Amino acid sequence: MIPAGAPIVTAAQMRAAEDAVFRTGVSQAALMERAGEAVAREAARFAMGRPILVLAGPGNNGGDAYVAARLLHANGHDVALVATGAPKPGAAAEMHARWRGPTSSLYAARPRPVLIDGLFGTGMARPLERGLAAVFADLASHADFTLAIDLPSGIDTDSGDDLGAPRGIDATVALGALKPAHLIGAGLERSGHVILADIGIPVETRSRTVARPSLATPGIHSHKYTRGLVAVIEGAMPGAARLSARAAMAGGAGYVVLAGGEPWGAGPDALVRREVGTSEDLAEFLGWDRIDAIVLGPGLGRDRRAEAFLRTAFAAPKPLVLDGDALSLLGTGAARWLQSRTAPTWLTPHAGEFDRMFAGQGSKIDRTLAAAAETGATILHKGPDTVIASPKGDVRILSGASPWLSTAGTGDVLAGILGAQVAQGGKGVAPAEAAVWLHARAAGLAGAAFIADRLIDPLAEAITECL
Ligand SMILES: NC(=O)C1=CN([C@@H]2O[C@H](COP(=O)(O)OP(=O)(O)OC[C@H]3O[C@@H](n4cnc5c(N)ncnc54)[C@H](OP(=O)(O)O)[C@@H]3O)[C@@H](O)[C@H]2O)[C@H](O)CC1
Ligand SMILES: [K+]
Repeated sequence: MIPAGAPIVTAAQMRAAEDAVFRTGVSQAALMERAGEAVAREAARFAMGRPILVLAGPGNNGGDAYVAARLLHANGHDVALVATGAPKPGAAAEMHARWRGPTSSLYAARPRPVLIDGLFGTGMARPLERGLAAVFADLASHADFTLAIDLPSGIDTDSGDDLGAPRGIDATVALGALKPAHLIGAGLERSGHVILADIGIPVETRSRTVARPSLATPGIHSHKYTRGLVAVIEGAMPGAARLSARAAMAGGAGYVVLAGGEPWGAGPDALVRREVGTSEDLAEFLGWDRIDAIVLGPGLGRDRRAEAFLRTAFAAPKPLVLDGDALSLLGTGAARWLQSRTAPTWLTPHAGEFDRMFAGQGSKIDRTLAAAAETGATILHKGPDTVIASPKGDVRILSGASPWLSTAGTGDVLAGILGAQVAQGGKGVAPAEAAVWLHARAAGLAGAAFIADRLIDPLAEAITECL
């Protein structure tokens, strides 16, 4: 469970936010007390009276652990505390001094039903030493419930890379703001249920988790054209484009046209069809001023006609969603191709398509931001951690969507929903955020073991929840 619409900051941004609070006269110790209090509150909720083992590391993450141990003990919990060694001077040492119980060595610790991980947080700078990682993993494997303070120890804060964190952490209390490690890479899997604790640190960030969109009921003067017309271009595999077209219809568009060589396949009667055999036909059709958004790529194929259709769609001064085969045709030339665009563009690559299109270093967030800046397009980088980035530097992340989305065609559905949101005037990350939320919610409503076609019907309920 990931908090919606929550701020996401890197370790450096968090430190800067903490420093700003210190400049107002709030001490590190006071902040640590608030952090420890938040941890103790959540730990008490989950412990349900069972014996607790607290692990304290050398820094301020350990400092939070000392506070939590003291407060839990003061509230009658059976608390044992073990440490990696003496805490660093300052607030952590002060909090250790306030802990009245024994401090034993971590390496002599015996498992207990509830484990609190206060080893490392945003100061994680290198892989866990093997002995420490082994002891931590053993204690976590024997615990009924493991709670991590701020971050699972052994996960890189900004990239989510695995630095030796054990599996089996049930929940993480994120202090002040979410970090990328709660949402991407190994961190998504190791953090468990993420609880965001407000400890009075205002943060400035353009990165947030995806929130439920606020959608509008059509006005009394609405008609099919005012609610957005989406043109979905069909190619070698017509079923994919039909899925996109149906998703655009169910995703809120007022009018959807499926255009291609043989657009007459199965589908709702309300789906308008337009035969375009050549790129000249397509150019003439895309010149229709009623078209508000174009979706190209699902089932397009990669033959010469597909490339001609891609060039034609590029030349159209209309908002354009590129998915699937269109992304494969762009390949590493995406930035060059996109420079010619005058209207806004959205790309919806999955990890494989993204890696083929963009080199890039760093975290999934960094790489997606770089691709957006390079291409001038908004990038919807799909995965269990879907990262959306705009050329302006806005980031939205949705993690933890239904794993049942890992089936053919769900990307075609997402492209269609995005087309509908774009056709209604969405700019930058907003339509992508709405589309990702609706797509994930439809998957949640569809339950288990669904096929992509089953995502279309629940969209109406998902949209209703946004009104
Ligand atoms: N966000 C907030 O508002 C608050 C956060 N707090 C807590 O503070 C930690 C961050 O504390 P910090 O002291 O900066 O770092 P850590 O406690 O995560 O790490 C401590 C030191 O450990 C060393 N280190 C790093 N990686 C390893 C490793 N793999 N093995 C051994 N040691 C490691 C490193 O020091 P070095 O000098 O050895 O590099 C770290 O500095 C944050 O996560 C919150 O829990 C505040 O308490 C309250 C407000
Ligand atoms: K931790």
